[in-house]
Amino acid sequence: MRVKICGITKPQQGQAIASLGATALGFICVPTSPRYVTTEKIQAVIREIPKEIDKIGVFANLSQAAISDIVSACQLTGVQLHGDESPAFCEQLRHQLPNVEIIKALRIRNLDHLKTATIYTQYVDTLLLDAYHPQQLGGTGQTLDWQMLEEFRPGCPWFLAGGLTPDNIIDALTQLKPSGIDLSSGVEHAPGDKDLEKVALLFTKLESIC
Ligand SMILES: O=C(O)c1ccccc1N[C@@H]1O[C@H](COP(=O)(O)O)[C@@H](O)[C@H]1O
Repeated sequence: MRVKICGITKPQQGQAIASLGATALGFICVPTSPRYVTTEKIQAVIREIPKEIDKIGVFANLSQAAISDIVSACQLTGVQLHGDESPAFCEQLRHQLPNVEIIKALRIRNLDHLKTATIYTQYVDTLLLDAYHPQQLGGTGQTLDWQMLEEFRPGCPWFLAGGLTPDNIIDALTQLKPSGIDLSSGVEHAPGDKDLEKVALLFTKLESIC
């Protein structure tokens, strides 16, 4: 299973988290976020991590040209679209960035909203389900209603996100079988400052259920 740790801002923490077992690191390219990182900071982290780790930029309602510039400057392997990007936007971006994983994040409000996820499956590589928050785009620490996701079979790989922690990860994965998990605030001291003990505990818990 893929394990993405998001909101990396420090090269040493990125390196340590990759060594602990993360398969992907996420970089918040949303200027209003407390976890926002500049292109230069992303480059500094990427210099310290192995090639095989997926490097995902998180964007919200940014233009395709601006996303492409950051992808190419940082050599990102994937983009996570966390705003209100339409299926058409995802399709166009996929054509523009054919070798880059396109992940569409959906902040799920209810079961009806969850059904709209399937509209995206033909235009993206991967879906990511996060909890809805009226004021914040992400990194809220709020969990989804996992029961609502029990029948979720989108026809493409998907990440479970939203309020995952070392304490609730076993419950989540007992109930659901996503292709990957994505954690941010559940493994940090403060926004953008990851807690390596919590990350290590996460991987110990994951080993116990594999
Ligand atoms: O983390 C942020 O600050 C952020 C800002 C804007 C868009 C997305 C953001 N983070 C994403 O939110 C989810 C869930 O985070 P959490 O585990 O609940 O803290 C995750 O996919 C992050 O990539």
